[in-house]
This record gives sequence, C-alpha cells and structure tokens, in this order.
Amino acid sequence: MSKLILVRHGQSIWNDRNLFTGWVDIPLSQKGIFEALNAGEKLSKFNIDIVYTSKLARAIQTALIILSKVETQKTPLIIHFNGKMKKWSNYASNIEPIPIIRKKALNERYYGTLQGLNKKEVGLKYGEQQLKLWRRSFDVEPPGGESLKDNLERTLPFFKKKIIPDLDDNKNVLIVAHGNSLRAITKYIENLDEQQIIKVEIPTGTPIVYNYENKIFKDKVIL
Ligand SMILES: O=C(O)[C@H](O)COP(=O)(O)O
Repeated sequence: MSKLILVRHGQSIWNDRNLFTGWVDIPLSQKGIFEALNAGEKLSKFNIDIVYTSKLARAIQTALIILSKVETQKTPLIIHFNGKMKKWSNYASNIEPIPIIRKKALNERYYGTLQGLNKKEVGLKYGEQQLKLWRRSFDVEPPGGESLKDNLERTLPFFKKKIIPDLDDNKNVLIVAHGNSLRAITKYIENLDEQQIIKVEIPTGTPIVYNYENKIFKDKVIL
C-alpha cells in the first residue's frame, strides 16, 4: 500500500489580496508560510518518497517548507531536466534523495485576462453569476484562459503517466499544487461527475491523504 498526499500551496500574497492569480508567479504571504509550516508539522512523521509540484513559486515554496519539517535522513533534491543543470546538479552518489519534480502540468488553471483583477470587483462588474461560472463551472473558460476541463486535460495525463506508476511502485507521493489542478486530480480519484466537482473547494495548506492499493484510492483523511 502507498499514500498519496495532496496539498494546496499556502496562502499567497495575491490570495490575501483576493486577486485572480493563475500563472502569475506570486510567492507566499506570511500567513501562507505559517500554513506551510503547519502542514509540515502534520506530515512530519510521514515517509515521503517523492514530491511533485507545479512550476510556480508558491507551490515549490510550500513543498520546501513542508520538507523542512519532515523527519527523515533522506535529502530533498530538486530535479533538473535540462542542460548543465541536469548534468551537474543531480549528482548525489552518497545520499538518498527525496526527488522534487516540478511540472507545468500541475500549474494552476490559467486565468487569462482575469489575472491580476480583484475577484470582488469582477463580481460587481460582470455579476455574481458570471463570476461563479468563470470560477466554478466545469467547462466555461474565463476570457482567454482555461476552464477546469482544460486544466484537467493537461493535469490528468501527467498524473496517470508519472504519478500513478510511483504509487503502483509503493512510493508515498506528495503533490503540492493549486486549487484547480488539485480539483482536477480529485475529480479523477474520487470519481466525481461534472456537477459534483463544482462544489469541491481545496483549502490552502491542508494535507489531504489517501491510501492507494490495487489501483484504488481509499481512506481519505483531511489533516
Ligand atoms: O488563481 C487563483 O486566483 C486562485 O489560486 C484560484 O482561484 P479560484 O478559487 O478563483 O479558482
């Protein structure tokens, strides 16, 4: 049996200001740093074998803070896949690494021209109903951006191709990502339909743990 742990990054500076963020690469707020530390404390006794994050700083920052709290002799190691960084930085003969793999597939949903706008002001300008459609419908795209369906179509192939095999290999996997990329994964592993996923909210800095055995996700616990 293996474990899958999902964590949405801690609060970012733009979460705090209620701005659409998407792919804008905003770091954690002070509260977000505390949330990440708190998540790390909750996960301190977990034996984490591999970590996946998005390419965005708020997820990477959260993952590194969590790993600073995990009690292990292993060494967190950010994996680089290109050029000299690949050749020169992944050398780790005497250490047992916890590889940290950063992938665009796990990025937040791209919010298009809404990025940087205040969510409340968008609601006042376009109406609450439109705001809700842009934020929580399954397949309505925000202007120039990705719907949850689009997000799911880039996140799930990666999840199935790379992360499921790790779980099948009995590795305990931590994914630190975003509200919508984690909703996409949740839809798949909990077998939710398009109506059910609309209501799912993923809180910041809160570990969600599943046991995985014989291709089945079970025993969900929110820490
Ligand atoms: O990108 C953002 O603004 C948030 O991280 C997620 O926003 P949402 O809850 O409006 O989808």
